[in-house]
Amino acid sequence: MSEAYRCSDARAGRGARARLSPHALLSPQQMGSADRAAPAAGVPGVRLMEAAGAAVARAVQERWAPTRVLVLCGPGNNGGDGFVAARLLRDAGWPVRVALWGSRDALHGDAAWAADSWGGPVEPAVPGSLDGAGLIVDALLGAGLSRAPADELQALIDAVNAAAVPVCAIDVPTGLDGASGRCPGAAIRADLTVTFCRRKPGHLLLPGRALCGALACADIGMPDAALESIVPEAYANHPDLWSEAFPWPRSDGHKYHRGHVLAVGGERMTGASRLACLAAARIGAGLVTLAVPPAAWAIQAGALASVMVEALPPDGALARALADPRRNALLIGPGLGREPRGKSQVLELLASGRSCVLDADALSVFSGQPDALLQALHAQCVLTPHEGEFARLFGPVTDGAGGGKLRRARDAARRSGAVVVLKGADTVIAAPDGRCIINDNAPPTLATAGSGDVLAGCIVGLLAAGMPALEAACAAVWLHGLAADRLGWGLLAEDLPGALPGALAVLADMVRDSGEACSWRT
Ligand SMILES: NC(=O)C1=CN([C@@H]2O[C@H](COP(=O)(O)OP(=O)(O)OC[C@H]3O[C@@H](n4cnc5c(N)ncnc54)[C@H](O)[C@@H]3O)[C@@H](O)[C@H]2O)[C@@H](O)CC1
Ligand SMILES: [K+]
Repeated sequence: MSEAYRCSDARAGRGARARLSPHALLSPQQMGSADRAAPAAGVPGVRLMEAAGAAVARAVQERWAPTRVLVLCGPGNNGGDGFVAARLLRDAGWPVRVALWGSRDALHGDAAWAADSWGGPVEPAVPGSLDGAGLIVDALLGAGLSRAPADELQALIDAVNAAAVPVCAIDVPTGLDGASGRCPGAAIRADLTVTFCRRKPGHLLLPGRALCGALACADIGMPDAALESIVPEAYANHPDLWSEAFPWPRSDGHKYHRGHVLAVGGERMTGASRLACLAAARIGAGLVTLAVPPAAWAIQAGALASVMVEALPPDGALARALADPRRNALLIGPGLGREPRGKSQVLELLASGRSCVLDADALSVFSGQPDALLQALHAQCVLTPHEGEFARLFGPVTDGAGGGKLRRARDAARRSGAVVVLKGADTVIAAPDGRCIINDNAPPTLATAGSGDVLAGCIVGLLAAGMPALEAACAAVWLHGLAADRLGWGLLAEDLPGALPGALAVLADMVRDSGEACSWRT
C-alpha cells in the first residue's frame, strides 16, 4: 500500500517534498492557495483551467450521449471551467448554450480568458434558460461559495433541481460548502460532480456526499511544489492509511500474541455485550473475556463459547477482572446500563492506563458532567459516540460550529486527549494531534440496533492485537462498513460479526495486491 498517512508525512510535507497522499482531503481554501501557487511552479492558472474544463467535457462525454447542453456559468473561476468545458463539448459536436449568471464585463483573470476562448453567444442565466436543455453543467459557484445563495441565484438553483434534467457539477454542486459538506442555503443536486486534484471534505461529509451524485476527481496537472506545504484538512478512510499497522496473525503466532480483550457488561441488554465480544474475537483478538454482574452470568455463559464469561463481585468492582495484565484492551459500554456504578467502573478501567474503548452507556453516564471522564482519558482511549451521545458530552451542535462535523470531532479529540469516532453515515475519526479521517463506505443498512456494539468490539479487538488507537479505529470503521455492504439488505447486527471474515479477506487481497505480504497469506 503506497502513500500511507502518518503524522510524520504531514509534518514532512512542511519541509521535505512529501508527495501528498491520494486520500488527502483539501479544503477549498487550500485548493485556492495551490491554484495561486501554481504559476510560480511553472503551471499558469489558465493551463489548470483548461485541464479542469477538459476533465469536465471528458466526464460528460463518457457518461451521457450527445444532447443539448446548457452550461450555467458564474462570476468566478468555476464559471471559467464552465466556459472551457462548453467550448470543448461544442468542438466535439455537441449542441451547447452558455448562460452567464453575472455580467460578462465583471469576469476577470483566468475566467475572462476562458469566456474569450468560448467565443460564442452568452445569454443571461435565468430560470427560463433551462428550457429545452437535455443536460445542465453547473459552473455557477465552486470553491468560492461564501454565503447562502441569494434570491436570484436561489431561484436558479431551485429551477435546476425542479427540472428533470441530468446535472454535472463542476468542483462542487453550487451551494455546497466544500470544507464542511453543509449548505448555508439552497444547493444543486447533481448526478455527477467532477472535482480536481484532491477531493474536499464536503464531498464525503453529508449532505455534501448526497448532493454530489457520482464523484470523479481529475488530475489537472497541479504541480507538487504547489501542494507540498499543505497539511490536509482530513483523509478519506482507506487501507492505505493504516494497513501497515494491521495486526495480521503471524504464522509463528500464539493467541496471547494477539492480546486479550476484557469487556465489562451489564445485567440487562445482554445481547449488546455479546455482539461486541464476538466482533472482537472475529476481527483478531487472541482471547476475549466478558465480565458481567452475577445475575447475567448464566445467560452470557450459556450463550457464548469462545468468549470466556466471568462474574463480577456484587459491587461491580473490577480489581479482580483487571488483575491479569495480559488483558491489555478494555471495552465498556455496550449493555452496561445507566446505574451510577457504571461511572466508577469506567474510571476504574481508565485508571489502569490500558487501551480502552468507551461506547454507549459508558459515555451517557457522564452526560452533562464530562469533566471527570475527560480528565481520566488518555491517548490509547477511543470514544465512539453517536451524535446524541456526543452532544451530551461535548455540547449541542451550534449553528456557528463552523467546519461542521469535522471541526466538532477534531475539537473533541483535542479536548479529551482520546481518539473520537463520531459515528454516522459519514463517520469522522479524529485524533488528539489533529489528524482526521472521514469514512464513506457505510451503507444505510448499518442504521440498525446493535451495529454500534459490533463496531466497538471491532475497535477493541484490533487494539488488543496491537494496533495503535487511531489506526485501529479507522480499520474497524472501514471493515464494519465493508462487512455490512457485503451483507446487503435486511442485515441484523448479529449478522455482522460473521461477515467480518469476508471483509478481512477483501482487505488481505488489497494489501497483497499492493505488494505488501500479509504475514499469514504469503
Ligand atoms: N486556475 C484556477 O484558479 C483554477 C480554479 N479552479 C476553479 O475555480 C473555482 C474557484 O473559483 P473562485 O475562487 O473564483 O470562486 P467561484 O467561482 O466558486 O465563485 C465566484 C465568486 O462568487 C461569489 N460568491 C460566493 N458565494 C456567493 C453566493 N452565495 N452568492 C453570490 N455570489 C457568491 C464570490 O465572490 C466568488 O469569488 C473552483 O471551484 C474551480 O472550479 C479550477 O479550474 C482549477 C484551476
Ligand atoms: K459548481
